[in-house]
Formats: sequence, C-alpha cells, structure tokens
Amino acid sequence: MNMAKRTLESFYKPISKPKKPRVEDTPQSSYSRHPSYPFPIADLPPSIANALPDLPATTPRSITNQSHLDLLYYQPFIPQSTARELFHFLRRELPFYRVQYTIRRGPNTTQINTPRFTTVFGVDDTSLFTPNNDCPLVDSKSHTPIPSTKYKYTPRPIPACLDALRQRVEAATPDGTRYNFCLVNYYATGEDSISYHSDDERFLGPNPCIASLSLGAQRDFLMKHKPAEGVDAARVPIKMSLGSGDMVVMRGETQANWLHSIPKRKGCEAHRGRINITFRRAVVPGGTDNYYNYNVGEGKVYRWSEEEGRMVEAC
Ligand SMILES: O=C(O)CCC(=O)C(=O)O
Ligand SMILES: [Fe+2]
Repeated sequence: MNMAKRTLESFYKPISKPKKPRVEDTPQSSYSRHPSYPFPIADLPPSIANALPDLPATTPRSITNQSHLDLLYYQPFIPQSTARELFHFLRRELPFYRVQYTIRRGPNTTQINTPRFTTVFGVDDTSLFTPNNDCPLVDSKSHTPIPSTKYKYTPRPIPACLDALRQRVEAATPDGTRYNFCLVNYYATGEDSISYHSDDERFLGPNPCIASLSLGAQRDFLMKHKPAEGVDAARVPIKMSLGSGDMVVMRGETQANWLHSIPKRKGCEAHRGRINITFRRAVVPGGTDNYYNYNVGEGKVYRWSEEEGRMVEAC
C-alpha cells in the first residue's frame, strides 16, 4: 500500500476487509427463460458453478451385497459448503407444486395429497427441445414439430442450473447413462415423506439407472426387497442416512426388485428442509405425461419466501 497517499484520518481508521457478499445479495445476471416456466429460473452463481468441475468429491462405494441390489453411494458427491449453497439456491429459485390427484379402485375413489413439494423438468427420448419458443419441441428423429396433442402437459426444458448438475452427474456415472429428466422433491419438514415405491415404470425401459442427490437436512432412506419367494418379509430394511451432498445411484435390477422410501421423522433435523433431485431417462411419451401429472399437476405454483421462511403461493 502507498502510505503517502493515505490521509491521517484514513490512517487511524481500522482497515476493514471488504464484506463477502451473502448468496442472497449476489446480483443475478442471467436466467433460463421459457414460456413453459411460471417465472425465469436463475443460473447458478459462480461460487457453485466453479465448484462443479471438481465433482464428485469422493469415489463411490458400490453396494451389491444383497440379491438384485446394485447401488453406488457417493458420501458425498458434493462437498458440504457447496451443497449447502446449492440447497438454498434451488429452494429459492425453483417453482414447486403440492400435487393432488385421485385414484380409482373399482367403485372407490381416494384423493391423494402428495406429502411433499415437487417439480419436474425434461422430455422423453422421442422429442427434443429447440431454442425456438414458437416451436419448442420437435420429433427427435424427423426434427419436425410435434403435434400439439402429443402431450397432455407442456414439457419444460431442464433449466441451466439443473442442467449443469445433470452433466456432472452423467460424467460421473460409469456406465454412460444419459438423463433427460430431472425430478425435484422438497421435504419442508420431517412431516413430509415418500412412501415405499419403486421407480420401475415401463416408460424408463428395463433396468433403469437413476441418480438421486440429497441436499439439506439429513433423512433416512429405507430400502427393502419386494415380496418374493425366498425373501424373508420380516427382514429389517436397509437404512442409509443421507446427508447433504450425498448421492445414491440405483442401477441394474434394483428398481425391479427393491422398494425405497423416506419415512416421516421427528427430532433434531425434522424442522429443516431437504431437497432431493433424481436424474432419470424416460424413453416414451407416457413417461413425460406421468412425470408432469404427478410432479406439476394443475394446482398452484409455490415459491420459497425468505421473509416467511416457507413456501408461499407464487404470484
Ligand atoms: O427423496 C429421496 O431421497 C427419494 C425420492 C424418490 O424416491 C423419488 O422421487 O422417487
Ligand atoms: Fe423413488
């Protein structure tokens, strides 16, 4: 520092370090915009984007010690401070939904309130997004516009912030799986959950590979074998305590044979939110309709309010 240029007053003033801008204060310069989005979706701030080339943070553990089970467990995939920042960023920037639907079994109908916030982006293999907003989707083989009746819901392209993550996850997936869907769950508290199910829908093709990334509060991920001959139904489920930044890749025959869930929880982390992102590949249009039906639906759009500390209706 050139002392001669400093005034006496400034000499005695303590030199304060420039304040590091908080994530919330960082001006956002660019957004993903699309007619199908309820609002523009911010791009990743440099602090997160610059950390992506270093992922995965650890080499995964392979878990194949039970029949039909084939998991890769990154503990973590994203280091703690980046995972924390990414959690706050995605919770603030993505549109979320609280989907309701009815199921009919014979004469009975039951209304289901999805017990978590959800959102989804992507389109199945048979269509491609174009940069032209007047004709956003073309047939992936002929490159001609798709008929307006092809999908019940308007598919939304994966915004740049999630697409950067998708690319990193793909690069890390050893068998070269390509993902065209990104499903996001937000569990606001320990009361939010997902019950036992498997993601073995036919529209994902046989033996789908699904990468599942956790951010925010730690939650238990339970896995149990589907009822089958020779499988002890009383056997305790596998329990993985998924922390922020952890990623589980479910591969091979896992979906065909195992169920997984995030049960409700009480206790220390129960009031904190958790985001889960699954990257998947749907191969037929039925997959696109299914994912938008159960993760966007036709209800209200919610957005995180920093002031209120909760999801509020987006206007
Ligand atoms: O939140 C999780 O870790 C699991 C989510 C899940 O199983 C799903 O979205 O299908
Ligand atoms: Fe699942």
